[in-house]
Formats: sequence, C-alpha cells, structure tokens
Amino acid sequence: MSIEVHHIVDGPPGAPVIVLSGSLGSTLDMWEPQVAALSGDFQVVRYDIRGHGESPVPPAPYSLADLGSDVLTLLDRLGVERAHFAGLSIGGMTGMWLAAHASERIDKLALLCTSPLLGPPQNWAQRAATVRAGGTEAVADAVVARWLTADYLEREPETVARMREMIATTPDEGYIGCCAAIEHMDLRDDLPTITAPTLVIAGSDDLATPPEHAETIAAGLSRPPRLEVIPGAAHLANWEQATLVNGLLREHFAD
Ligand SMILES: O=C(O)CC1=CCC(=O)O1
Repeated sequence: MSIEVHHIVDGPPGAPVIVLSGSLGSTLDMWEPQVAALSGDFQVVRYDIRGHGESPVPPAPYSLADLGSDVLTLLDRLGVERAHFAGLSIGGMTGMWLAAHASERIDKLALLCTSPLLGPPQNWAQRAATVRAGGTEAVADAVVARWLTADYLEREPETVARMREMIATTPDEGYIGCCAAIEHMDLRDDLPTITAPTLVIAGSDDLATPPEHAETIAAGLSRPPRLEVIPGAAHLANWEQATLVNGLLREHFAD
C-alpha cells in the first residue's frame, strides 16, 4: 500500500514538473546541486523515499511497486497528471517501474547510476542483516566510499561527513525495507515496454552500478536512449559532477 512521503517543491507553479528520487540511504538533500539549476524552468519535486529522511517508515520489506505507488500518490496529492522523472540508483529503479507500469503518468525519464538487476540477491539480504544487527551506522563508511570518488573523499572531508551522516541516520527499518526491494527486483522484462524518451547516465568510477549496467538498460529499451558516462564520478554522479549532470538533465527535459 502506498504512503504519503515527505517532499519539497521548488520552482514556478504551472511549470513542467520534474520528480527527483534518490539513492538508498539518502534524503532529498542529495539533490541540492540540482535545485537551482532546474527550478528556474521546472517545478522540482524532491522527496524522501519511504523509510528514509522525514518520510514514514512502514515495516519492511518493501517492493518496487510500493516505491512506485508512493510516487503516484505524491503526484495525486500535488494534482499533477504527468511529470518528468529523474531517479538515481533505487530512485532510477523506481523510475523504470513507473515508466513501465504507469506510463500515462511519466513524461520523460532520466536514469542515473542505476540498474535493472542488481545482484547477487544474497548481498542485499546480507546488507539488511548487517543493518538489523548494527544499524545503518554499520554500513555508512562502506556506502559513502562508493558514493564519491577517492579524490573527492580526500578533498572534501566536511561534505563527506555530511553525506555519511545521511546514511547513518537513515532509519534501520527503512533501509532494510529498501534492501529487500532491490534483492527481489528484476526489471529486465519491463525495459522494452518503456516508451518515455530516456536519458541514461553512469559514473565512470561507479563501483555500485558500473557503466555496464547503464549499457544493459540502453540495450533493453526499445526506444534508443541517450547514454552518457560522466568522467570523475562515482555513484552520486549528480553531486560530484553536478554541472555536467545538470546540463544533461536540462537539455533532456527541455521541450
Ligand atoms: O548503497 C549502495 O551500495 C549503492 C546503491 C545501490 C542501490 C542504491 O540505491 O544505492
């Protein structure tokens, strides 16, 4: 069943809407570098995925259908018939689910640092077990080290500490619930049914969803997408290479 997620809207009322959906262990703050770049021409809707940030924390497990239905409920609450959607990682998985299962609500799609099948499944069960035992604090160092390049980790310790805090303060139950959604996800058969014009972005140094996963998405879509591999970016390409990513998003979502 869907829930009402915490969200923030920036940008002029009546402008085309872009919904931004983030990574496992993040809050809507991960989209900070996109707000100023997009909110002049678009209404930018950022939200905390279920079990994260200030959104409610239903009991785990969650499914991608749950995560997608939360977005449809959000659009209904905002009175938005159709929106563009940009999602990173589990946010991108949610975007693929929406574009396949609720195509009438999704205009253009941007899929960042994501995958249609992120195995092996036992890794996600193991990660959930680690969080069950030690809380999100127990995975925060490893996850933040995948979010950003080694160079950035060394250069920007204060920002890295902030990002780590985002992970470590994610509710355990919410994190575990989303691990289950990824564990049981296989979107490969959905890809050919997606008709939305799609931009696929990968980070050159992303160890979590390497560029080959973006290539799998591109090969599976029946409508050829634009595929871009961003240099000098790990998993949070939107953060570390914000100027490049913002340019691509602006171009893609422009009429
Ligand atoms: O936490 C990670 O390892 C990276 C990741 C995979 C799916 C997601 O949302 O984040």
